[in-house]
Amino acid sequence: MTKVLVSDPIDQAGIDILSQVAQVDVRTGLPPEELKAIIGDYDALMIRSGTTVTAEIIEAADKLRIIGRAGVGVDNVDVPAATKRGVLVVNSPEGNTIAAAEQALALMLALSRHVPHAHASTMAGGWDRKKYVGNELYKKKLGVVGLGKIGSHVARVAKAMGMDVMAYDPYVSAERAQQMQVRLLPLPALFAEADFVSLHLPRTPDTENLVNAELLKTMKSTARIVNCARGGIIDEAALAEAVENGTIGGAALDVYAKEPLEAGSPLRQVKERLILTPHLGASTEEAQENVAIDVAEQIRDVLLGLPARSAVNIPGLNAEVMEQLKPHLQLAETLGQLLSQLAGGPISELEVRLQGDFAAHPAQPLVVAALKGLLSTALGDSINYVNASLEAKERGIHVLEVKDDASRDFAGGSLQLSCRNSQASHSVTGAVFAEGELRITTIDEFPVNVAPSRHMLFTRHRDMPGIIGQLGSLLGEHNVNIASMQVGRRIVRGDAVMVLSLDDPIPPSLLVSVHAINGIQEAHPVTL
Ligand SMILES: NC(=O)C1=CN([C@@H]2O[C@H](COP(=O)(O)OP(=O)(O)OC[C@H]3O[C@@H](n4cnc5c(N)ncnc54)[C@H](O)[C@@H]3O)[C@@H](O)[C@H]2O)C=CC1
Ligand SMILES: O=C(O)CCC(=O)C(=O)O
Repeated sequence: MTKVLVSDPIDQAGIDILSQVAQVDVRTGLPPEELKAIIGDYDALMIRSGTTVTAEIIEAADKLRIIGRAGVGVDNVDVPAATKRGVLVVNSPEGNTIAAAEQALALMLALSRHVPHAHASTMAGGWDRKKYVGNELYKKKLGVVGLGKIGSHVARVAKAMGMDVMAYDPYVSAERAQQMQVRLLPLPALFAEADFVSLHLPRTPDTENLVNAELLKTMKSTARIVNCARGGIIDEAALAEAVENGTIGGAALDVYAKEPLEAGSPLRQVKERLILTPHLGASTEEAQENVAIDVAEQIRDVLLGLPARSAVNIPGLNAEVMEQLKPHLQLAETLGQLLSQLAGGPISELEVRLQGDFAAHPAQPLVVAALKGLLSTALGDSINYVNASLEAKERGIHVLEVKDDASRDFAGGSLQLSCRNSQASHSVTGAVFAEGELRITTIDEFPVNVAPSRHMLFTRHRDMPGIIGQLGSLLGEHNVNIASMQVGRRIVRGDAVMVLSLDDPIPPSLLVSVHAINGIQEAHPVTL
């Protein structure tokens, strides 16, 4: 029975989808040691930001195929450890965009009009209209840091409210900023000019403590800063001090370096001009339904053997690409399997050559598929699209990808894999014919035309009378049935290859006899 563990509160719509294909256990608030103890029973894990999936938990997850993060940030998942173990990580990149953007806008408005403090004062019996005079957003300068999905929505709404919007995002082009009518500025200039700064970038080693005491000092004393992105991007102690001392006008935070926010955090000591919310950016009914459906559908699909649309650890291999390239990926994988069995040992270099019309396809998914096939001979089922590149790197396989669109061998082009190791080099070429049929078209540069089959035998031999007959008789004597046979040669009575498709595998003892046939130089049984 396929089993899914849901370890954070998830909208019922997601649970209903998962229940179509699996037994779903909802167990929220599990301590890490308990999660580690039970994770071995599960094929899939669905989380929000409450569960931290460490390398230790992934190590204990013997059956786990997929981790689904119902949200954007996957910083609570050890993605490299999941990749190494071949566990797919998926998220919902867009399901909570609007919710998070609206939270940032709500906090900007609440800050500039002192909403929480005025409310608390009124509830406590006060009527203080003078103390809580605020500011308008209209005509103020907003600096958006991170002009991605959420930052762009904040920018759009802010413009509609009459704000002058600037942005800092080193990965956004001038054309895109121009389209959005946003001025791109360097970070120091943005902080110096802004009346409001709103952060919408990921937490990475580069962005940790990006907003530190030094940068805060460059802000106007009336400026306010909002962080609905990730904790750790702002130095919390420095921010508490800057708000307390009046270095800046105020701050609002939804996210913290350590969550839940520690009882002793200096932020909890600041009494005025600071608003804290407990990571509520994605907490709208709409967003929770969106992300739950988005991620549950992906988990369901992966458990049914279908591709996921938002995989975090196999970039470039989304569902659309997988579907379009299905036979081409299958060809790359088959050629990889074939090549590793021809090489018969460790490979130090793999060249993936996309020829003719094949060169129009994206190379990266085909390289991953070729590596999966290549490594599956040694690693079996533990190798998949998620960990193939990493495993190849760890084994020191140097991968070269070449696009040669001038080559015109077949209508749809062809794919050639070549490998080298200390002893020899081999190459195989294949093509996808009409109706998605796969063909092996060359072996070590010898032309053939063979449909791949489960059991095959490849030989290198001298092209001389009697050799084919002897091999046929030998296999017949051992009750190995030949389904088809192909011979490829470049010159008469020179070197040649033979490809036999067999109904049965070749026993090792028979292979010794095949090698003993006069004229046979190499014989490689292949199982696909
Ligand atoms: N508070 C909450 O509940 C939520 C928080 N988030 C967080 O919001 C953040 C933004 O999410 P999205 O807009 O969906 O992501 P996104 O990937 O669409 O946008 C992120 C942007 O940050 C930019 N960026 C990366 N490094 C940068 C740097 N050093 N300086 C400036 N910009 C940089 C990228 O180029 C990109 O344009 C993420 O950290 C996400 O985890 C997302 C949803 C809810
Ligand atoms: O699941 C949540 O509520 C947190 C959402 C979030 O931070 C994200 O999607 O990155």
